[in-house]
Amino acid sequence: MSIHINAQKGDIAETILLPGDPLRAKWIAETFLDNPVCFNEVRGMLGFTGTYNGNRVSVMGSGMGIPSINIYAHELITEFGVKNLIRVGSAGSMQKEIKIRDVVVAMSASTNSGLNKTRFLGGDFAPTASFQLFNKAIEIAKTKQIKLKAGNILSSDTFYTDDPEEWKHWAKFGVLCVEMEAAGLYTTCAKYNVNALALLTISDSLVTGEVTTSEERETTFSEMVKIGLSLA
Ligand SMILES: O=P(O)(O)O[C@H]1O[C@H](CO)[C@@H](O)[C@H]1O
Ligand SMILES: O=c1cc[nH]c(=O)[nH]1
Repeated sequence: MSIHINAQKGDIAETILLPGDPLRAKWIAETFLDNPVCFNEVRGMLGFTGTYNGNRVSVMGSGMGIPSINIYAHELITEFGVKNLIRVGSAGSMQKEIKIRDVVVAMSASTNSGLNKTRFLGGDFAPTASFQLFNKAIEIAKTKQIKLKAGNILSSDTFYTDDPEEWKHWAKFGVLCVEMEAAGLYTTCAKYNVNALALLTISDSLVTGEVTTSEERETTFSEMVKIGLSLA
């Protein structure tokens, strides 16, 4: 049992999927897992363990933003021995060729968060995906005939920015899309030498202004989830 997760040792699998939304975690468990068992209800951050294609796997909400995912990643790694942490999230496209419902795999995660500036005494740490999980995700996507876009993404500390044009600067440097957690997850996993990957489905486009509904964000995005679960 840890401060934010009231599970027992052994309740959580070595591989866990981390959507921001705990209701997406419930939907994933109920839709894709065999014999899912709920291991956490603290703060409503639902977590489940079951099997997918015979492999033991867990799924739990991570909350929104880097501080939230860092709390859960820290406890999952240090208290429950989790080795593969895979974010499955929504993101806003910054490039016209990245369309609504496309799946993006984050090779690296830039950030406007001050977290690593403080930690690395003003230096720039480069939060990077696990090469092993990244490669495996690419192979799985090929066999499932799912097209993946791969590259650098932005983990932002703000959803509602003061300057609505701010994203264009990141876009100019080839950043594919914006979400709010991957840079934190990649950094925490690097600290403990475990594997991290972020798979993202485009829920809206900053380029065209298109959006998906919150219901769609909770209960769709199956392609990304199937890739994530196949990594177990
Ligand atoms: O859909 P999730 O996984 O929550 O991800 C995105 O959605 C939230 C903002 O609406 C942030 O957490 C952002 O990273
Ligand atoms: O953080 C996020 C998530 C989805 N869409 C955005 O524009 N930002």
